[in-house]
Amino acid sequence: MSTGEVRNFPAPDGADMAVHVWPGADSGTPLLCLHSLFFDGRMFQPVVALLDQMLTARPTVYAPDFRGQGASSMGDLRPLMQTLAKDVLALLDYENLEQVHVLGSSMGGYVAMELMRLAPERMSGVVLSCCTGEAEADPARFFQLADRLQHEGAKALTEMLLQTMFGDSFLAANSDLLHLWRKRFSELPPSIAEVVRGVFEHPDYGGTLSGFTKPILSIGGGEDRAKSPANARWIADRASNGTFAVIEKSGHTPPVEAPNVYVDLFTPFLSQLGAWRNTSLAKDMK
Ligand SMILES: O=C(O)CC1=CCC(=O)O1
Repeated sequence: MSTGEVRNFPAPDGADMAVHVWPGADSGTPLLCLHSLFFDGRMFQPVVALLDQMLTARPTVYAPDFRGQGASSMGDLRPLMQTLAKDVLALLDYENLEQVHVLGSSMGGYVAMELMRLAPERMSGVVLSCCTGEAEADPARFFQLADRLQHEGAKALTEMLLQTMFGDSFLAANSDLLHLWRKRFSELPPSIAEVVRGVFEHPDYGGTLSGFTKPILSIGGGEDRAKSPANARWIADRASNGTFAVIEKSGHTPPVEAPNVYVDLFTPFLSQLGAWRNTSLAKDMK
């Protein structure tokens, strides 16, 4: 599976940022993929591989590493969701991307909701998975996790992180992909603690969702231990143009755990909006 080209761009404070880019032959609206906590842009590799199988040509895919994660530096600013959204806008400007379709997985979904407020005109369709639109009900629980990551290190907590981020089906399948992310989680630096704090300080997005007029598909995971399908439904209900779906056999991370079902859900949704306009969807992905 290709990790794409890694390109660099400057954040507004000068922090050095990385983005994985999979150039595509289709000149239509690019896909911007925003990753979850503990992951980086490479979490969308299985999605890109499937799009390559099912489309005669796909648009270019951009998957930035958020500040303090993957190959992006932390810079001088706290990694609050609004700051990460401004970093993403810097990427869009740097790469001359007028408008994008957005896929946001959990933390990536919070950044997408900040973008809805900051620059809705830069977004076309939005696909959110395993997010809540409400402020965190129990942020203290996550601040304790942040303290443990800072003081005990990610290696000691890796199995707990895997249990949170993945559902039973993916864990039981014991795939090479699970082992790859186990290794990457175990190597997370102590600074990941500050990213955890930034994620769980996210605000309530109810007003943002009702004011955003573009279509939103909000997906929940039937095996998600971190967020419930009811959280995903809340988003679709608040959105002025929202649709809700559940992937029963996925935990918190559908792009990694159930990429086939995830891609099958979002491609018809985005193709109605003119995505893949120079391509024909292959009839049969199997
Ligand atoms: O997955 C994320 O990006 C953030 C997250 C981890 C656990 C949770 O509840 O949200």
